[in-house]
Amino acid sequence: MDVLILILQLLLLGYRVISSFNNYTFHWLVALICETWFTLSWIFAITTQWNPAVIQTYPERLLQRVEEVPKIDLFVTTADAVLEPPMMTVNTVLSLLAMEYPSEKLACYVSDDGCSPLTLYALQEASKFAKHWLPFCKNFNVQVRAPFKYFENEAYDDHHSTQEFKQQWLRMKDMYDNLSRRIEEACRTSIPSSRLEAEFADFSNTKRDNHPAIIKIIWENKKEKHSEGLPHLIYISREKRPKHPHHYKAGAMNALTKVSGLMTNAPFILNVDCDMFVNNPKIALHAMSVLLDPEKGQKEVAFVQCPQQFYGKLKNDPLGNQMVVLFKYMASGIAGLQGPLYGGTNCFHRRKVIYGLSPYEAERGNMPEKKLKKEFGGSKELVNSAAHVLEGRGTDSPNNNDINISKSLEAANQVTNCGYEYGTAWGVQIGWKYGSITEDVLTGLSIHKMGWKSEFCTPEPMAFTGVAPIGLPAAMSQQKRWATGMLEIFFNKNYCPLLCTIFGKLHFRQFLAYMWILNWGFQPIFEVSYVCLLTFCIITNTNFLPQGPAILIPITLVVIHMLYTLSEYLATKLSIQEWWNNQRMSRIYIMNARFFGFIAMILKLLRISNTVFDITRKDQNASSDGENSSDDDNGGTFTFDESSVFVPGTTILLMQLAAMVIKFIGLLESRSGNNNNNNGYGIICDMLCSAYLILCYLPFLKGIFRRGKYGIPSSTIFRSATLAFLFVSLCYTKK
Ligand SMILES: O=c1ccn([C@@H]2O[C@H](COP(=O)(O)OP(=O)(O)O[C@H]3O[C@H](CO)[C@@H](O)[C@H](O)[C@H]3O)[C@@H](O)[C@H]2O)c(=O)[nH]1
Ligand SMILES: [Mn+2]
Repeated sequence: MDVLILILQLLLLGYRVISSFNNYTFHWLVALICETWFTLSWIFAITTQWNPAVIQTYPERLLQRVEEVPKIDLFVTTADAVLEPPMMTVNTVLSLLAMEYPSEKLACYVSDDGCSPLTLYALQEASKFAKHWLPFCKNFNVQVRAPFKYFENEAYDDHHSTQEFKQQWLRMKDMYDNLSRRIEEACRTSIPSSRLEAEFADFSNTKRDNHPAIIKIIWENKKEKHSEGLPHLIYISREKRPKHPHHYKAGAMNALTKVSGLMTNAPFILNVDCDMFVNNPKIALHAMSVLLDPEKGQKEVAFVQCPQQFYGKLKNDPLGNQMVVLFKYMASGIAGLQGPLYGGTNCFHRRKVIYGLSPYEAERGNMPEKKLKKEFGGSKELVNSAAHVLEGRGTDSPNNNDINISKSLEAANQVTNCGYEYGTAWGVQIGWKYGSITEDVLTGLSIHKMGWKSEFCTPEPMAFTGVAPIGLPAAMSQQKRWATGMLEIFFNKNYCPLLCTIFGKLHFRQFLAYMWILNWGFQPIFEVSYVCLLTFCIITNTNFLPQGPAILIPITLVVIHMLYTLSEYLATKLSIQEWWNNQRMSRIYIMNARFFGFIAMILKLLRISNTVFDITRKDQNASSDGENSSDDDNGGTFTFDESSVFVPGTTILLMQLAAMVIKFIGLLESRSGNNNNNNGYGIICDMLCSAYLILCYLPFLKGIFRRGKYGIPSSTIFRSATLAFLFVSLCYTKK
């Protein structure tokens, strides 16, 4: 059916081109340009879906095959103790520490871009709790090892449970409640004063964006204490100064890479955002069975990406950000090409790839120290540890053992200085790449460009789960960031996907897949233009849709397209309501958030303002009872704020309403004898399109009449009304 849709699109384009020879108008041309882009977008989407692939992993076999599993460094990023509550980070960290993997092989590094003593305090408290939590999880084979989720779902008095389990359960629950109470109390008031002077002195006189590097070893798993079995836990807040760009998350990831390189230098890295947690404790083993596969994995696969799935799903996905269908079709489609895009979280990387090694060079023997220094910067210790990785001297080799956590503290401080990376290859050839606020897609692209593949790992139960934004403003700001980030990649001189295909080793169809996602940034211009064109035609009594029998082309196209997308939802066992919600939200995101993302990019290109990574607000509580929220009027979800991001949507809605009114008045007048040269079908189709838009923007329509957070602020309404009025007047001058 996808090809049928493509054929119809091509037919429509053909019709436009041919008919423009004798009937050329400006709006015909606009329609042609927009529809050409829609056709291209469709090609990007369907070619990506054609060869879906799923891999099966068998961790038990891995354990038979290898004598010893490799070390993994675990990275967690957090950036704001208010938007990202420390309790959430604590749960992420606990779920990582408790993974089903030898603890002496794991080390967890937490980057705090918020430079908050609360985060450090929370982690310190969590590490004490972890000493009890880890044995509990391992003894009783607990599945969900993020305690908040475990205690929410798991009853202790299951009839299978033994007396010992019940006792332990109650004890753990009590300890966890105690932990969260202490941390939440600290967040509300302050850290207990007895602790403040001693351990937290480093935080005095610091500001979020102006402070020296603060690195704390919260827990070191010394060999002699081995029996405690708690992986290393390190807190890092890299240095920040107002005049130094810190490159947002990419900068944080590189700080983690450098510090972990000094301390444990594991050959593999798992990175997780603070809003995700491990849901399948065996996931590291699953990922390793792909990465250590001697046939393909070791030679070709750079990273293993697990899907981003969410818990506390709002019923019928009113905000259209669960991306279930998208993951099912697009992600498994890309998995059949060069491999999934890097999604920024839930991903296992090879350190040597992060250090710039291509699949054609298994190792880079005897690199001159001078060259390494130029790339990795002035720290001798870091250069040594990088040489280990690049020269393929396994990191468990004797030389690597003199790496000692506490001894590396000084070097760690040096490499997290904000000037350290100047003139080096960090962010350019090595590490997480700078230049886009969607550093994830950019970094993944740079890896695919070298010729590496990636794999998608989807074990049962799902590997990770986390929170999706609650509330429209948060979802909008996320979508806006993504759109801008995608455009930044397109305009990046090293990593524009087209150049990566021509000059690099990015496969052609993988290039199309990248174009599909980069299109998030371009699509808004075409959709907004198309909507303006539609409104213009209704008001001025002209048409942009084909006349006569050719009108059947767009009608069939729309109907088949709707049926096609609907069938995908039904095949995924989702409801029609969910399908509609997602359709509607795509329109809203594209014309509002992504449109603003596009504008942010233009401002950047014009050097008027730079792009900013706005952190998404995370609401743990709101989402966990999401299942019960009423969806009849989406009252709980469609919240608005003062942001201008709601102006385009409100304007478009008002434009449609105005167009409808004008049309009806026009129809009445024509009945009473005035001339009207429009053909009947044309009117109906135009009006149907307009009605479809009004339906999409129904939440906005309700918002206009509501007050408080469920209402659109009057300043937004005023600005939109002015814009809509200007547009309508403009139409009249052209009439
Ligand atoms: O200056 C910053 C900004 C953000 N973060 C961290 O980046 C992560 C992602 O931020 P979030 O606000 O949750 O953004 P999302 O839109 O949910 O993130 C998606 O999109 C990002 C790119 O825009 C990717 O990096 C993420 O992995 C992906 O989940 C969080 O752990 C933040 O703490 C930092 O460490 N430093
Ligand atoms: Mn997130």
